[in-house]
Amino acid sequence: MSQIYQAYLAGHWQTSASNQTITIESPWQHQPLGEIQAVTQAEVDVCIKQAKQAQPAWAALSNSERGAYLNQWADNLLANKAELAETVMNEVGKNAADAEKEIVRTADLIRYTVQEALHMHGESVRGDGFPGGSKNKLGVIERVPLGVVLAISPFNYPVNLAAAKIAPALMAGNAAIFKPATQGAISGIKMIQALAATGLPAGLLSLLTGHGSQIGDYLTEHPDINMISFTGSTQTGKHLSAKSIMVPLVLELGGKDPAIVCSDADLDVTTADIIGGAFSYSGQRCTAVKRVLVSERVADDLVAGLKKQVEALTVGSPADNSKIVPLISEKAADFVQDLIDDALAKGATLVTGNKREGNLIYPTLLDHVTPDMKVAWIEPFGPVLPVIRVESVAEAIKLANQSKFGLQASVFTQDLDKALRIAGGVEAGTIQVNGRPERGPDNFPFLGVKASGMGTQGVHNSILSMSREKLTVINLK
Ligand SMILES: NC(=O)C1=CN([C@@H]2O[C@H](COP(=O)(O)OP(=O)(O)OC[C@H]3O[C@@H](n4cnc5c(N)ncnc54)[C@H](OP(=O)(O)O)[C@@H]3O)[C@@H](O)[C@H]2O)C=CC1
Ligand SMILES: O=C(O)[C@H](O)COP(=O)(O)O
Repeated sequence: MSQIYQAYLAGHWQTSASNQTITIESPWQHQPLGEIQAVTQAEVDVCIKQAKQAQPAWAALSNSERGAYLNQWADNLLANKAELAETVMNEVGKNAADAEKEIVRTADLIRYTVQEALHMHGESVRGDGFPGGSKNKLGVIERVPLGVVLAISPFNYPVNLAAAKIAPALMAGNAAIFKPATQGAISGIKMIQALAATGLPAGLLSLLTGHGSQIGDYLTEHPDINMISFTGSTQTGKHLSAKSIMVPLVLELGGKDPAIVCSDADLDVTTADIIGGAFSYSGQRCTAVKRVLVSERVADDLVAGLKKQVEALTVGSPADNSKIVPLISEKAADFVQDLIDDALAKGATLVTGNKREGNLIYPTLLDHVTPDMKVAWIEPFGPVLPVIRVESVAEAIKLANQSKFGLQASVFTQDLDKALRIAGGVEAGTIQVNGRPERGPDNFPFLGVKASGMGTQGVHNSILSMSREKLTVINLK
């Protein structure tokens, strides 16, 4: 019989009054891992009400007192590292080594968040800086919490991306409501067990499981939610921003990150970075390299090098640390296959790949991809890499910017002036010079522009986005 997991409702692990559960299947073991609760709207109401009540006392604690709970949480995660990593591996099919890295990175992120919050401080200002203003007006600017933060995370980093929202929310003095991705919810539950075990005040945090399509709108539109931090697809993000009214929103969404390869690039470095960037976790990363825009002058050499390395990628079971693992669902694999089929039908060259076993798609490299092909523009979230050959840097920039997305972009060249010129011309949250796109290190700002997001994450910016300035003016005699 599969294990039934309870939801964490206002400080208590509970079975939902809905009497409905959702079965979570492993995307690679193809067997049920357990059942999670489909919580009701009435339970959402109770949890948000309790969060609102618990928040002022939490905010009244000192930063160090709040930090002590979070540091204990990080310790608990590391103490349960093996079990948590195995859960992540089984539930979302991330390979064993990467699943373990996710847990360690999360503990590091939580500890860093505590340290960052301890070192952040307000400021003061005198009125005489403005014409006609008086020195006797002393403005004290403090950062105060927003209230109840709603954290919604995607499947691909079920522990890390959730903690990257919950930790800054709590350190900034907020209560938190956490809605994990359904595929990823068991990992989320185990992560919250580690947090609950710290003795966190009851009600301050709830973990609400259930399909986003059923409870998502209700959560988003709830009048007592004061801020929403969302990571997921552009489609869901847009929907959410249409539903939420006058609530601060941070959205980290999809991407179509280009790797722009100039004719003077170091092809060994470039090839290795593109392979790691495009294919780790089978391309199921928002920051994956999702297209290569390469100078025609070096395209043959680059493609030959990429082919060699793609064919050396291990394919199969996450438990064997395969680089290429089954995708999150059969539907996701159908989506990727459709992009490959469309490109091949329109004349792309299959360099290697295009083999499929159920939801396992072999790493696929396509050359001579042209702008009429879907794979030139659509985010696959899978292991397919299109190569588009360009005549000039100007053409590469133009193609990079024609995408609706703008998360990150990589530029490979040995000419730093040229790299900076290209970086200046590409519309993206981050440009990586001679490196693959990636979110970390987590103290860096992380943001997308255009359809890739709104607002900024990264530890410091997340704390800022989950708090606001409050000005007290002392009118001195
Ligand atoms: N820029 C970034 O930082 C990142 C972006 N992503 C992007 O996320 C996508 C993959 O993740 P995936 O999990 O499939 O994304 P989804 O958008 O499908 O889901 C993300 C979260 O939103 C929830 N959700 C669904 N419908 C609603 C709703 N109406 N209201 C509120 N919440 C809702 C989901 O719940 P449920 O699971 O129950 O449907 C899940 O928790 C890719 O596009 C990827 O690029 C991923 C990671 C990082
Ligand atoms: O979810 C994602 O894909 C990320 O936020 C990217 O993180 P990474 O660059 O560390 O894989």
